[in-house]
Amino acid sequence: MIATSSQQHLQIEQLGHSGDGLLRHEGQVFYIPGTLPGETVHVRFNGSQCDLLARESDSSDRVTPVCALAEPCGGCTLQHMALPALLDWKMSRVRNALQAAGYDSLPTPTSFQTPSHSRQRLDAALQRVDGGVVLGLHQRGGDPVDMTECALIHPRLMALLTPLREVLSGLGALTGRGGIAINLLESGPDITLETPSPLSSSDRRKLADFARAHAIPRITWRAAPGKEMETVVQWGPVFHSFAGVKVAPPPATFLQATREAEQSIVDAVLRALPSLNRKDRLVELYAGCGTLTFPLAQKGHVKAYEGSAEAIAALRKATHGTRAEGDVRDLNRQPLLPHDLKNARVVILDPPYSGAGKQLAPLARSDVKDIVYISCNPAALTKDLAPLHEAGFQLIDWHVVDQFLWSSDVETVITLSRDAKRLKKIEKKRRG
Ligand SMILES: C[S@@+](CC[C@H](N)C(=O)[O-])C[C@H]1O[C@@H](n2cnc3c(N)ncnc32)[C@H](O)[C@@H]1O
Repeated sequence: MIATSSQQHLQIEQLGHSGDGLLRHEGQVFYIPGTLPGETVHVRFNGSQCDLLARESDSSDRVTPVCALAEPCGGCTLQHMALPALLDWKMSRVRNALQAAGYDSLPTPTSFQTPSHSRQRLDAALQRVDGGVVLGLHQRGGDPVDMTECALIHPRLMALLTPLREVLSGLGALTGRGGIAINLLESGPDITLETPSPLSSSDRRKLADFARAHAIPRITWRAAPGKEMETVVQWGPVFHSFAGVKVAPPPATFLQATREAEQSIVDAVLRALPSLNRKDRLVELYAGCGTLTFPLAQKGHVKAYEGSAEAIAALRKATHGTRAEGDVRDLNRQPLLPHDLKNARVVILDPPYSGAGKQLAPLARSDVKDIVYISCNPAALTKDLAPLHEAGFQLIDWHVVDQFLWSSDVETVITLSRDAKRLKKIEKKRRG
């Protein structure tokens, strides 16, 4: 324990995993939000706490945040960092994760950073307050901050926020805290609303009028995430295309954060495939409603597995005339076993934040030679790739996608192979 109320002038060594500046003092590690590596800070230690009194120097990577809400709003923790430096840091996070899994010598990665004002998914909190409704993201450990401006979300979503607050403040069902998820689909914004009380018939009428007035084809209600969905209004078709295939996504379904990043991920996944014959079988795990499935189906026969019955129903409905099929399967409870993967030419997996869990061991034990792994969490990446490294998979390529701009999150597409012929060819090409 550090002496009560001691004050020090110290240097930030690096960024921690969540993007806060890290400093060490008397053998302990402390995190100081809003600071960057190399900056000198004047801090006060109070037991296990370390408070920033002043920043005494600025890193050359420091920039003025583009949004006035950058500090209070919990959406962007790194707007004070220049975008090229932010991308470099994210790449170093992935590099460390790969090295921790055993991949010491790595090829040079490729990367993509999404533009601002492009987020196609918004998950926000609602809070009834005197005279209206706050709609925004939670500040760290606190109340939601009203999203009166935002440099992340798509202008079509931004334009909706003021009229949304107006209609929401007239809803009797929004008595305290609630939530809202908006997916910007090709057919228009798709809204899922959560309120503490069920909607009255007057609430429904107001939402129906709002939907028509703002070209919103569907509004859905649920009591809380994971609870049953109820369509409040649907006056037009709901659709979104993946590789030209029209899918009708279920409410609040998973979408990649931005359309531009989605394309970069798709391109990297297609580049990562080994050479295929038309008859080759591709097994896709954690398929959602088909973001990767339909582009992959242009390369081979895709068998897509996904835990959400609603997502797979949407995917299946759209498969007509494509080489894709879908199955509902909880891959943690009932992972695909080595014999299920016998004829898979390549496995493509895009697991949730926690990683591939129980699916990993049977995949490593199978005869599969080529894997494309899409990760949104460097810690899970290390955990999942370590057994694949041990099972003889070499890392051919990695592509880093910064689709959650100004946050610490990072997406990666990893190409792995233990196909001796393919590896030999790649080695030959590299040597020139
Ligand atoms: C990162 S998303 C990827 C979805 C899709 N590949 C895409 O790009 O849109 C992860 C997906 O895994 C699914 N999922 C989560 N846990 C699962 C499990 N135990 N078994 C099968 N699917 C699961 C989620 O429903 C979600 O669709």
